[in-house]
Amino acid sequence: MVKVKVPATSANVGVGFDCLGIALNLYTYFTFKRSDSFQITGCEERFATEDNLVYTSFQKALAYLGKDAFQVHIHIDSHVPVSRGLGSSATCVVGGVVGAYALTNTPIDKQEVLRLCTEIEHHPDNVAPAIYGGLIASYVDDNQQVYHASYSVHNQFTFLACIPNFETKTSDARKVLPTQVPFTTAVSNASKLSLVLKGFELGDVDLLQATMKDELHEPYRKQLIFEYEQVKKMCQEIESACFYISGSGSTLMNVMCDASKVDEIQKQLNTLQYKWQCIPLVVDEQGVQIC
Ligand SMILES: Nc1ncnc2c1ncn2[C@@H]1O[C@H](COP(=O)(O)OP(=O)(O)OP(=O)(O)O)[C@@H](O)[C@H]1O
Ligand SMILES: N[C@@H](CCO)C(=O)O
Repeated sequence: MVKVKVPATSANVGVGFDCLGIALNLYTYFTFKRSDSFQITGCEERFATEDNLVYTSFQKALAYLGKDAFQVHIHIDSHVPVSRGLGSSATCVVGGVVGAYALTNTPIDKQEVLRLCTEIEHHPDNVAPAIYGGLIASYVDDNQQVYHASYSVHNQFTFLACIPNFETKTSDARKVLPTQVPFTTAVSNASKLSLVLKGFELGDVDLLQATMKDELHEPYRKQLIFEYEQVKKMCQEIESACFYISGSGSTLMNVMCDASKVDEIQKQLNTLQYKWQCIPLVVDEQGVQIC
């Protein structure tokens, strides 16, 4: 039997669409046990089938490793809410792939795991930090080679995940995006991305406030997130170093220096309709672990 622990991830981090993500200290635990027949427990009924992303990722990894397929009992203990922009699908992909390595006693090569997980998830920005931990930039070239680099985050920051009671499916949130943007928009976003990385490293709140202004996805996606404007305003009035849509939403991420303001923000959000729940998180530096 093996147990795999995978962190939640907040992708894009605003201006890093499809290339930046950060691992946070909220986890899903996957237990894998060889079995006579397929069995999955611990997840919602709608996911308890052979289409389950953990199971399909597990089987793909076995095939990739050249191992004969075999049946497993998978138990999922998840603290990462589904389709809320906190990388629940990436936890399943990374958990399934690493579970296959571990259960077949295959040494983990994280770069190989990253390539396989990116192939399954289609973009690297959640799976890369879920594997390596920390704030990670990533890029997939035309040959499907995945490059990644790690950036530091000043320890003064708390990532306050403001999670509503509705889902936003990534597939739906990608449909509202433009297929092309003006050249000036691309230049503007790339400029801000490089400075946001420096702002996180130095703990430079002024720099973050000036540059955390995405133009590639947030203007289109905010209409999918009920009460976006109210939540942003409430956070900014109380305490906010910067604010962005986590992944493809629906979670809104308020990055704070003063964590003592969490209760005040929660109290304000309680006046809204969509039952926003605030979870203060910090950076997970480890990435996936075999427990
Ligand atoms: N605990 C779970 N058990 C089984 N399947 C899950 C679980 N959590 C997530 N999934 C799978 O991941 C899908 C959600 O992926 P989706 O990309 O919509 O959201 P997300 O990964 O939470 O958000 P984002 O990619 O924006 O961070 C579900 O439809 C399901 O297939
Ligand atoms: N980069 C992805 C993250 C969500 O999976 C998106 O924003 O669609």
